[in-house]
Amino acid sequence: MKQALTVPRLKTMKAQGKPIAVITAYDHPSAMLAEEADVDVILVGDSLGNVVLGYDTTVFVKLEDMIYHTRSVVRGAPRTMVVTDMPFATYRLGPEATLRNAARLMQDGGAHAVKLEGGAELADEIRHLVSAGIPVLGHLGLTPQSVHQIGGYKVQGKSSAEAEKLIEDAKALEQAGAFGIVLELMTEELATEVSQAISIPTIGIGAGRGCDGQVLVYHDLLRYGSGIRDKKMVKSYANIGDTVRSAIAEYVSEVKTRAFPEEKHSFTVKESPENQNAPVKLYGGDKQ
Ligand SMILES: Nc1nc(=O)c2c([nH]1)NC[C@@H]1CN(c3ccc(C(=O)N[C@@H](CCC(=O)O)C(=O)O)cc3)CN21
Ligand SMILES: CC(C)C(=O)C(=O)O
Ligand SMILES: [Mg+2]
Repeated sequence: MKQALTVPRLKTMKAQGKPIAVITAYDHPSAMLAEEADVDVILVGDSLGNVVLGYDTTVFVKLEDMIYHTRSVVRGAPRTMVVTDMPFATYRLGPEATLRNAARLMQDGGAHAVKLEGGAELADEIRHLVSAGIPVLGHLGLTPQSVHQIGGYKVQGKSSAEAEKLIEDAKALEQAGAFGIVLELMTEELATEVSQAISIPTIGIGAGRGCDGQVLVYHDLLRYGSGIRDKKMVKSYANIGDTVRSAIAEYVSEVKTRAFPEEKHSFTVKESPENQNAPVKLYGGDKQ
């Protein structure tokens, strides 16, 4: 049976040149399908604010939202490493308060690791989390929680000063004990340079071919409902949105024309006796 990937094993994958496949998931069915498809890591991203909760930015996402969604993901993918985003302003509060919030994601949510957006300025907090046994994934480049400061979702690290700072930040995150770093929306050149400058794996999104792994948002990859699907950095491997819309439209039309339900979907008093007292199977009956 498949075993969840461990943090030490992730680092080995980089050393061995084995690419790491990460996808986001936010609920039980998405996590289950991701695990069945053999992803290495599931990220419960705060992008759930955009693709599941309908907010404009991830700034609105609360710690309770992340806990609630992480619980359902962990139940759906019991044999996969699950990393949860610390949402806006639940870190940078000092090492103790940051640890308290990260611990809630693990104890109440069931996450195996947490992700924080930012660079060298987070070193003390990351060191404290790591010393408490919490694996930390970094996140550099476009950091969507700072969208109001950045002024939009733009490619990062284009100037040489920006690029140098990003490389220094990556080294600082590694020094502080992060087990990997997400590199979001930067030139392929810079992401490759960062990946070569550190020994922990980089997971790219819109960061080109030189990263040690890749991550995509579930709804973008599947073209499912709301997402940023038509962006250059996204590849959609299916068009689930169209499939769902036309299936629901067909259902509506069959209800209106009375084509559904048919006799075979309906019950009579002579219903088959073996079904009469069958025990009810409840999903997740004894699980958390
Ligand atoms: N559905 C979804 N997917 C994501 O990847 C995602 C979210 N939501 N929400 C939170 C952040 C925001 N992200 C974003 C949002 C926009 C771009 C974007 O506009 N990308 C353009 C490049 C822009 C440029 O050229 O400067 C692209 O074409 O890829 C990228 C990442 C990534 N995250
Ligand atoms: C895009 C990934 C890296 C993320 O942070 C998220 O889904 O929230
Ligand atoms: Mg995020």
